[in-house]
Amino acid sequence: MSASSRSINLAVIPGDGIGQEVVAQGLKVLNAVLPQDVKLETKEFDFGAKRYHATGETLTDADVEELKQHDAILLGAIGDPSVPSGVLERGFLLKLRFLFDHHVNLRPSKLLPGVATPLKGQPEIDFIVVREGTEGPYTGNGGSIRTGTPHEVATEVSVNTAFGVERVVRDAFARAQARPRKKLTLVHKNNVLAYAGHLWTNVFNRVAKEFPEVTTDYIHVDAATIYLVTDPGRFDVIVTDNLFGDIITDLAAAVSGGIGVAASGNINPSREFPSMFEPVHGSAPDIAGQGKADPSATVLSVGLLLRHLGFEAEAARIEDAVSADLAERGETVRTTEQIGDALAVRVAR
Ligand SMILES: NC(=O)C1=CN([C@@H]2O[C@H](COP(=O)(O)OP(=O)(O)OC[C@H]3O[C@@H](n4cnc5c(N)ncnc54)[C@H](O)[C@@H]3O)[C@@H](O)[C@H]2O)C=CC1
Ligand SMILES: CC(C)CC(=O)C(=O)O
Ligand SMILES: [Mg+2]
Repeated sequence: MSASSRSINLAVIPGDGIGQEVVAQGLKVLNAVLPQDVKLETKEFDFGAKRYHATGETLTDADVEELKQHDAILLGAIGDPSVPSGVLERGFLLKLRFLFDHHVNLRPSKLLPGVATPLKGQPEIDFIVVREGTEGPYTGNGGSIRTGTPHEVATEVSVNTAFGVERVVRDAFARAQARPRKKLTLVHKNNVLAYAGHLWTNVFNRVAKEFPEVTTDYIHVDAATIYLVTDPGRFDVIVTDNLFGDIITDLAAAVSGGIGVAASGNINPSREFPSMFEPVHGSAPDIAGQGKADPSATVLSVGLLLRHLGFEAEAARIEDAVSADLAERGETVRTTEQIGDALAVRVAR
């Protein structure tokens, strides 16, 4: 449960595609980093395309009850070309994030020394995105009429509640307050998404009054994509909605070392339900089974998981190991397993 109880009961969901490959390396590093007196119990779950084809199920009530019994969840990725788009993403991944109230989707971006970036020079990049994880346009609030005809009409309504927005905005302010630069940027599109945008802006401005040390600003999401490329150093903490957060964190990954090193946590801050840690990337069918996937994002997600459970020293060892490995690796191409092996050796030192 925590560093003081010295045991971790972990649910492991490798999932689809490269999820299988990167989670194996994440577990290897987890086993290597934990001191001998920490009892690690893992239970693997077969969610994803294989289970869906065998049973037609994505996530049952019984599965949810079983997952609830764990301290945390480690996920690889879900989604496979053999399953219609959205069935697993909605029926498993989003369902679990919503049921376990993972409203803080935490996505750090840090350009580590010696790591290649497509940006000019070696800009300072060290920010976190706090993406709302349970609302926005991802709730499945929509529908289609005259489906499949030339007169089809489809809606996908963005759900934004004052409760949901305030709790994630508060979380982001608290994180900004705890960082040296103490800066929080709201990213939205309040010039056109007026209803949702004004709710976000009003809540943000109201909560800001309680955090006078935090400097704030607002940027429209389209402009934010410019600054993430031209001036990423301007960001410290970003708070944004589910959809914008999904999109800008792939871009943030691309400028700060690549999608193969981007970690995330789906956090339930009240700890009523287990939090889930996973790489930002998906199942990457284009490279699955070839040993090409970089497991660093999953290993760094294991680091976030350990920090969440109170294993701060072990989390720091993982971050240092990935940083040293990336610096040493340079442009050399290594297999998924070779990277996992190297990281396991480093964290055990
Ligand atoms: N959290 C999750 O489980 C997520 C699942 N997905 C699902 O994954 C499937 C594929 O989605 P895509 O849009 O292609 O996104 P993706 O993130 O799987 O792949 C995008 C690109 O990044 C590369 N890439 C991804 N992870 C990498 C790694 N660790 N090392 C090196 N290269 C890596 C891929 O080869 C591909 O070129 C879809 O079914 C999608 O719905 C997508 C994102 C998140
Ligand atoms: C597959 C989506 C449901 C999720 C996604 O792309 C993400 O959380 O980054
Ligand atoms: Mg995404």
